Parts: sequence; structure tokens; C-alpha cells
Amino acid sequence: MGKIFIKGCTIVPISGPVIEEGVIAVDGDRLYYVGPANALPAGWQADTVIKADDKVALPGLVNAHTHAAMALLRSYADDLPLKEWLEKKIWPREARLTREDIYWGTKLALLEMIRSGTTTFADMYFNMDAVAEAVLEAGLRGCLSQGLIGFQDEDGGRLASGVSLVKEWQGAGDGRITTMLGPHAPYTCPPEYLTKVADTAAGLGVGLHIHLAETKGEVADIQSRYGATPIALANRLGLFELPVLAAHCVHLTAEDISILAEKKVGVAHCPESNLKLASGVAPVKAMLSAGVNVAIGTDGAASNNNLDMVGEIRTCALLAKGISGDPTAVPAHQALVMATLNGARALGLDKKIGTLEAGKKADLILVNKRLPHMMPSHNVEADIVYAASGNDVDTVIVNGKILMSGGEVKTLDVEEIYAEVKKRAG
Ligand SMILES: CSC[C@H]1O[C@@H](n2cnc3c(O)ncnc32)[C@H](O)[C@@H]1O
Ligand SMILES: [Zn+2]
Repeated sequence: MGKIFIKGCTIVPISGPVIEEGVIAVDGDRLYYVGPANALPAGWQADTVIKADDKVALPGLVNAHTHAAMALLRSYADDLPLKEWLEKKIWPREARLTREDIYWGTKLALLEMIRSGTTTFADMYFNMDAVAEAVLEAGLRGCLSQGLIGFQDEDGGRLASGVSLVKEWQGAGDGRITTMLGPHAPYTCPPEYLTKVADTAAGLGVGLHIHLAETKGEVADIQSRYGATPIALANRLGLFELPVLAAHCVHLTAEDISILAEKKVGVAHCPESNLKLASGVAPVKAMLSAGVNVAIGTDGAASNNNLDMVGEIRTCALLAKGISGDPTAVPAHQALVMATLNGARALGLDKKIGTLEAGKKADLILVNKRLPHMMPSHNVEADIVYAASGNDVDTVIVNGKILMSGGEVKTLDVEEIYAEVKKRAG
């Protein structure tokens, strides 16, 4: 780790105004200084100096909802609605995945995430100990949840695996790994099962990661079964007494939005997955106005079909404008806040990450601005949101460790990953 000195960059700290020709000093796993060059204490000596006058520094991006191992299923089933996609294609294929498939699928996803500037991700899947191993090696931060499908868990084995994940992995990798329990959705987890999972999570002191209100069909189904919307049902069952990360939240009533705000539920908005599965468009502008903490996620690579958060930020901003007819909806700065600080908050990590401020963990990215589509730069936040892509990310640092520099990922063997996923893709 040691000391890193990044000099001459444009800094988008998220917590304050953009700093031109700034410097960032990293000491061990923390940010020691972020600001103009003239205020860095004299005599501060670094082991590594990064000359970054053609780069923009941002907090690492937080992918607030994904299923990393589904990178193995990229383009396996496309152009279908969610129910048919899951029931006819994805679940039968997932039933044949081995622990090793999940490990290598996750490694592919981690490689893609590092390359496109994600430093933290929230994951829900099976065999999460394999995911945790991959995260330890790759060097990212992961908030990991064992996925729990109630009707596949009659003997409680899946929930027991979720409990083991929390007990064995919470805080591992110098705190890079955190955990939650992941009840899949109200249409796969009956109320008694949801309550049991919530009680278990409360006993362990962790939160819940769940899909809620993704399609019109789900809302109609839950309404007819339980006489409540998915959000109202989750609230009635007491889930929102815990920290909850709720993916999608597309089809909401005004009452649902009030509940999400009041209960401080973190919403992972997944615009590209929602568009591709034609699930609908989440009411992001209304949620933000009501004070809901809305973050951004890609969902899995089988429904997106990439894990590029820079592209997802752009889709989020454009879609909010297009659907509302209001070009001021989700302006560039707001979109960046959603992908960084709001993501950190939704994962319970905002004291540690999400902004570039002295004292926080050193999770940051440097984006190349010496590119035709990034010039002449009247507004660097707008350049990142409306013009950049994940390919423009040059350097990624997590917990003070350089994971990628000059576009080269240091912690993963790219050729080995490609060979393994090719072998396992069938
Ligand atoms: C129980 S592990 C996670 C489970 O979720 C499935 N999944 C992937 N994308 C979605 C989505 O958009 N909505 C609902 N469920 C989804 C995944 O295939 C796993 O089975
Ligand atoms: Zn999902």
C-alpha cells in the first residue's frame, strides 16, 4: 500500500465543488489530503507519484445491484420479458451452475467492473463464499448477499448458507467485504419466509437486499395474493425496520414512495435492465423529490448486458429527462451523486466511501480526459455523465491499493479468466 501522491488532476469530490489542478494524497488505506496543491503540508513524501494532469479523479463508482456471476450468462437469453426470461431460460441454466462456474463468472464480472471504474458492488447470488474469494483476490469492495428463493429453500439450507456467509465473511479483506441476507422477491418468498429471513438478519445485525416492484405483473400478483403492493407488504412484514437495499422499485404508488422515504430504504435503480426486459421506467424524479435515497445498479450481465456503470449513469440521466419531459431532471451532478454517495449510503458504507474527503477510505478512479469526446471541457461533470464511457477509466484504487493503472488490471489474470469462462459458458 504505502503512500500515493496524485498530482495535477481535476477533482470531482462529490462532497463539494470541482477542484482544478488538485492533488490527492493517499496514506495506507485512507485519503490523507484532497484539494489544491498549495495546501498539502510541506514535506509529505510519497512512495508512488501519479502524474494526472490529463485525468479526472472521482470517488470509485458503486454498483448498487448486480449478480456478478451472471457474466457467464451474458447473451444466453435476450429479448424476453422478466417472467419468461427467469422461468424458461435463466433458472433452468442456473440449476446447472457449479461453485467453480460461479467463481469464474464472478471473476469475469470483477474484471469488467474494475476496467469501467466500479470499486464497490452489491451482489446477490448463490455460492457466495466463492464470490467472496474472488472479491478478496480482485481487491474490490463487495456487499455480498446469499440469494434466497423461498420455494427452493424448504429445508432452510439456503438460509443457513446465508447465515454462514455473514458469520465467516463480514469484515473480511480489511473490511472490504460486508454482508446482507438476500430474499429474492415477494413473488418467490412467501410472507412467513420473508419474516423468518428478516428476524435472522436482525439477529445477525445485517440488512436485506431484495428485488421489489420490478414489473406490473409482480405488483398485480402481490396485490391479489396479499392485498398490498410489494412495498406496502414489505413494510407490513417489518422488513423496513432493518436497513434494506431494494432493487428496481419501478411500479410505485405515491404511498409506496412515502414509505421508501420514511423508512430510509436504499433503492437501486437499474435503468438498462428495466429497459431491456421492458419492465418499465422507475419514477426516479419523484423518488428523489420525496427524499428517497436512489442509487444506481446494472443488475446482472444477462439482462443488461454489461456492467459498465459509466454507461448506466448516462442512461439514468437521459431516461429521467425523457420520461418526465423535463430536461432539468437528474442533472449531471445528481447522477454522479447517485452512482457514488447514494450507493455508499444504500450499502451502509457512507462513513467510509462515496466521496473524496480526507479521512475516508482511498477508493477512487482516474478517468482520461485527453480524448476527443472529453474536450474542450466546459463542465467536467457533464463530460463524465454525457460523453464518457467505462473504457475511459485509466486508474482504479481501492483501500489505498492500485488495482488498475494505464488500463491494465494488476490483480487478475485476464487470459486465465477468458479461458475459464469460455470453457464454462455452455
Ligand atoms: C436468488 S439469487 C438472485 C436471483 O435473481 C435472479 N435475477 C437476475 N436478474 C433479476 C431481475 O431483474 N429480477 C429478478 N430476478 C433476477 C437471478 O437469475 C438469480 O436467480
Ligand atoms: Zn437483480
